[in-house]
Amino acid sequence: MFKSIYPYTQELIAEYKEHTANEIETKLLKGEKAFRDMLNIPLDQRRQWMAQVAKSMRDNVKEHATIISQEMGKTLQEATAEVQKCATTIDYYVENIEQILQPRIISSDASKSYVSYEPKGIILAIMPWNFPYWQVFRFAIPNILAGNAGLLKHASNVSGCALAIEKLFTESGFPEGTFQTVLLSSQHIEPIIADPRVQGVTLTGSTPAGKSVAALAGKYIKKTVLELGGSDPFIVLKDADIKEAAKVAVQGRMQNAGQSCIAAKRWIVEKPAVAEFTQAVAEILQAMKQGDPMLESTNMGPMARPDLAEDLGRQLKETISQGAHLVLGGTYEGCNFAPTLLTGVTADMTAFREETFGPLGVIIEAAGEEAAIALANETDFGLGSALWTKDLEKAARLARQIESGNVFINAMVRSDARLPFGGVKQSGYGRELSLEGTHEFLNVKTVYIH
Ligand SMILES: O=CCCC(=O)O
Repeated sequence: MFKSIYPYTQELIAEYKEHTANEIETKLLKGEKAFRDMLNIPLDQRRQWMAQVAKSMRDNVKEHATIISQEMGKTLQEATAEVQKCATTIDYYVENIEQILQPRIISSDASKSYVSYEPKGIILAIMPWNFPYWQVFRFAIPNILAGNAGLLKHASNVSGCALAIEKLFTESGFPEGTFQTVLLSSQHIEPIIADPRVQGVTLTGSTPAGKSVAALAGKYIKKTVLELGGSDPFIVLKDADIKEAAKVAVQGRMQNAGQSCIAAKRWIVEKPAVAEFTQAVAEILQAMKQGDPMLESTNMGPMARPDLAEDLGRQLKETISQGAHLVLGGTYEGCNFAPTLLTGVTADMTAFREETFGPLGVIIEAAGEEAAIALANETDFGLGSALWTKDLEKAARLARQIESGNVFINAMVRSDARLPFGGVKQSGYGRELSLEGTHEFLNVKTVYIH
């Protein structure tokens, strides 16, 4: 049984049965049929159905946001914003999909040659609990519009979200099987990856999960896109607007109770700016209210599971014992972890070396801008990064030196339907969103006419 537990109180809210092998076979049959049927359905029709998904989400935003908050603990306000972001992303793709799928004419020695972008079949999406709607929709919207079918294996603590998303697609007019949820634990995933009807696997999750899924997908020659962990640097140079940087650093770190792959996990601050930055972030953190995600007065909810809070507690304890200074917070009970600030963190400490997935802000002092970039790159991860300076020429030069899939200058890292999203190094490969993300699971077919 999969259990949905309200993280704030640890109350059991629902239980779901794992699907049987027969039920999974039925889903694969339906998915394959939906894919074949969709080949004959005009793009305009798919756009209309997708627009209906957005309408239905907007009409019932409170209901969807409540399921999210109840299952993984983010505030109702954050959950509402997540549902709205999914709907806005649908608007973007409904408007732009035709252009994204446009065949690309290439001159060669043929009388005509071009590349056409064609769907391949069922794409398996293995998704995490931290943005239980957004992570699914950013895969599902472009793929389904392009003609693939989606099969979702969601994290086991957000089964209610997974089923609500399936219902949205079914009720919006798409052929049955276009988007389905399979309730299954990870150890039973191999037969689905092996199935010839499944043509690709996208995974958002931890680096170990990415390694094991990519190994299986490799065994069966299935394309993968991996969006894995991150330990994003948030670099503040001495000429930055320090107050603004501090405000955005806290937002980037503490959103979603710090449980985001692109959270600002390492605040790397040039020495002359450290004191002002520390004071500014401490003041903001002090004013934060961690608590019941359903209350409007709460601006940070609990973490999603007690074991995650325990693990963050272990990282915090180790980092303090290695010499870092606890400025505020540091306490937790169950899933409720206080916003916490550490200073004096160095590159050999746990909170620098490991990804910290919770509300922990750490300040790392850099002797100068070159040292700051070296510290930023001293990680196995390479997902996002932020760089704060008023000198935009310097920013452009330094951005090229940062080893990450994206660099945000004087802004917080965030995903946006218009921009490709993904990482390098142990943060994975492939891209989501935008044109690049849409083409990942399509057959990039060369057509040559003599
Ligand atoms: O957890 C990573 C995804 C966060 C986002 O896309 O905004």
